[in-house]
Amino acid sequence: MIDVAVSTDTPLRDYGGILGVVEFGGQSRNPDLTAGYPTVGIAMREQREQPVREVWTSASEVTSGARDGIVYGHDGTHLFGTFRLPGAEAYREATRSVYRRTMTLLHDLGYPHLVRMWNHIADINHTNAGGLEVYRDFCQGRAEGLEEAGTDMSAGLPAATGIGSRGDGVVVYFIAERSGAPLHFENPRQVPAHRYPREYGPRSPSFARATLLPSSEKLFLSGTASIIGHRSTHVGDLDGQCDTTLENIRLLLASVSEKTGGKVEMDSFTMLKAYVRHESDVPHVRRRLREEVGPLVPLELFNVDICRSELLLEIEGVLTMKFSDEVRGGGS
Ligand SMILES: O=C(O)c1cccc(O)c1
Ligand SMILES: CC(=O)C(=O)O
Repeated sequence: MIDVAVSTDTPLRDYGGILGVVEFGGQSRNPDLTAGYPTVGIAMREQREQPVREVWTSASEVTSGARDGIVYGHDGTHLFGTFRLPGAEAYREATRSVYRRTMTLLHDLGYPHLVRMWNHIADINHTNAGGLEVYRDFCQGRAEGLEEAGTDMSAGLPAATGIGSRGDGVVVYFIAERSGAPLHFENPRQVPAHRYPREYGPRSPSFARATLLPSSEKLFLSGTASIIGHRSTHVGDLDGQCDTTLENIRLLLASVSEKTGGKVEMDSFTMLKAYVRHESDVPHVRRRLREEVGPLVPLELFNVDICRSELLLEIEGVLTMKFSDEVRGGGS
C-alpha cells in the first residue's frame, strides 16, 4: 500500500518504508540516495521559508537504486522515481531521451504502468533561443519520448502536473505501478490535453485529468486550471479562475464517482497543492480553497509560474475514494 504525506515538521524516521522524498525548498538539487532512499530538491519556496517535504511511503520493504540518471525506490507493487535535467537553452532532446530511458527502466524493473508524474520546469513561460516557449519545447520532447517508448496516447497516459519552479532546469518525479490496475479519466468539459489543437504548441501535453489506483483507493488529480474545452477562461480575473477551476474539479470527481461507483468529494483530499502565479494572490486562493475543502485537508500553496501565461492558478491533489463492499467485490 502506497501513501503520501506532506509536512514541514515530521521527522523522516517517523515514517515506515520510504519510497521517495521530495523537498520543496529554496533550491533544486539532483536526486540522490544518500539517505538510503531517493531524495530530490525542487526550488518552490524562497530561501528563508521552511522547506515542505512530500514523503511517499510503503507498508512493504523498499529497495532503491539508480540507473541512467534516474533514481528510484520500489516495493514490489509501486515505484517512485525521479530525475533532473540541468538548466539548458532547450529541453526537447534531453526530455525525449530521459522520458524514453524512464519507460525502458520501468519496463526492465517490471513497473510498466505510469500512475502520476510531476514536471517542474524553471522559466516555464520564457521563450527559448529557438523562439519556442520553454513549456512547449518540453512538451515536444516528452511526447516524442513517450511515443518512441510505444505509449498509447489515448489510453495509457498518467495524471500529471507541468508547472514552473524557482530553480533551474527540469525536475521530474513519478509513481509507476506493476499490475496494470491504474484507471485514467478525462474531464467531461475539457478537451483531453493530448488532443489540444496545434495553437498550443507543436506537440500536445501528454497527460490524463486523473488516475485511480484501485488497490490504495487513491485518486490522483492532475494539475487543473481555468480551462473549458481547450480555452483558458476568465483571463485577468482571479475569482473567475478559482470558480472555473473548482467547478472543473467537482465535475471530474462526479464523473469518476459515476464511472467507478465510488464516492469522492471535495473534502476527500488527503493532499492538496495549489500553484499561484502572483504572490499577492496567495492569501485569497488559500481562503477560497479552505472554504471549499474545509479545515482538515492538508494544503500547500506555491508561488510559481503556470504553463499558460494567462493562468493565475492551478490546483492538484490526491484524494481518497470510498468504495462500498458491493462495488469492491466486483459490483453486480
Ligand atoms: O504538461 C503537463 O503535464 C501538465 C499537466 C497538468 C497541468 C498542466 O498545467 C500541465
Ligand atoms: C492547466 C493546463 O495546462 C491544462 O489543463 O492543460
